[in-house]
Amino acid sequence: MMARRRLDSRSGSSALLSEIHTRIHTDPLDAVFDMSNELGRGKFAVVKRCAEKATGKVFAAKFIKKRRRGRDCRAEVIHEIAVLEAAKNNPRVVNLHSVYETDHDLVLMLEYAAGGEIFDHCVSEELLPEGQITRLIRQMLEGIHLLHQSSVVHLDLKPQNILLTSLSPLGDIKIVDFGLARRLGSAGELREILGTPEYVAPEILNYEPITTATDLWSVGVITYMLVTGESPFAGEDKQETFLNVSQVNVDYSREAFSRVSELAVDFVQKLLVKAPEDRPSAADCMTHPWLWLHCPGSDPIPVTPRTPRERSFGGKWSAPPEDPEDKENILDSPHAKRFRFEEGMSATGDGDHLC
Ligand SMILES: Nc1ncnc2c1ncn2[C@@H]1O[C@H](COP(=O)(O)OP(=O)(O)OP(=O)(O)O)[C@@H](O)[C@H]1O
Repeated sequence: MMARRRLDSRSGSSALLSEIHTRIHTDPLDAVFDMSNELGRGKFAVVKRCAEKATGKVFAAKFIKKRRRGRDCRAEVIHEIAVLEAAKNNPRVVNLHSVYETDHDLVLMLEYAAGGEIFDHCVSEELLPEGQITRLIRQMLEGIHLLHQSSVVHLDLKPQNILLTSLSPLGDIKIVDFGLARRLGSAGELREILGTPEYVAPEILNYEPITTATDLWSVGVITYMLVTGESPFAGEDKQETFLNVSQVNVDYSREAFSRVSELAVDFVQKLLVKAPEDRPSAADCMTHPWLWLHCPGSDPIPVTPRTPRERSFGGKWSAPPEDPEDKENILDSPHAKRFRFEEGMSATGDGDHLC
């Protein structure tokens, strides 16, 4: 079982969103919902499956502690709600249905993702077929691209926070856990120490500015895990893990990548680079030929030499540049058309209909 440790959080509350539109209900929960089994838990939250008595609709109830280590953390939960509200039109982000408050918790009634964590597919003896992996990664990139367009960075993307709508057939992804997410751009540079050691990006370890590129590092780690079944930086202990991250010490051997095409190695290598400004953005990633390898009728486009314009935006906490040339390049490529198309479609999860 892989570690789920966290770095000590030194996250300041300066960058937290404080305005929400969702009404906070105070009705006794057991009058409205039938609670059932636990779906998962983190340090300060427990998630339980539940059904609304009046409608029978199933939700995932995330009980988040208002007090942590003797400190009032209500503002942090309000922030998580505000980020979910900001992402409510993002089809790859779990939907927030309603919010309840009890003596000790704020309870987020979330869309239930019945297929569990993609983490289970990273540690299983039987890894997913390459075509399914690329389909899930395209969906992840779509969700991240939309978040980044609204200047939100997730900062805690890991296989435990990417859920599936169904298991058999394999459904679509839903991104969860926006507790560490931040909005870029408003209050100058954001530097925080947070995350889980084996998934954390080098710039976080070095207390350097956070940009949208930090999430793209995580996409590299998650992809590596899905295709190899190994965590790329996990060491014997925390120190070794941090050293592996800061030296970008990754095993790209043919042995590790035996189950997938060589293009997969190229995709991961482009993301797991130390300098955030040298990582591709989510939109750039969507044009990588590996992601379209299993789509019938798709001619993989060559990976062109990278220009500064092709790199991730960020660094100045600003939204992506409104460069008409950029838009043209992103939206008018055959791949981008598919990207747009996919936004409105529900993938079947069937091996024959991966795209
Ligand atoms: N909407 C959902 N549907 C199904 N399961 C869920 C849902 N939301 C969360 N879970 C399960 O509960 C786990 C914990 O949820 P979440 O990551 O939001 O909690 P957390 O306390 O913020 O976690 P951490 O401390 O690791 O950041 C998830 O990894 C997942 O397994």
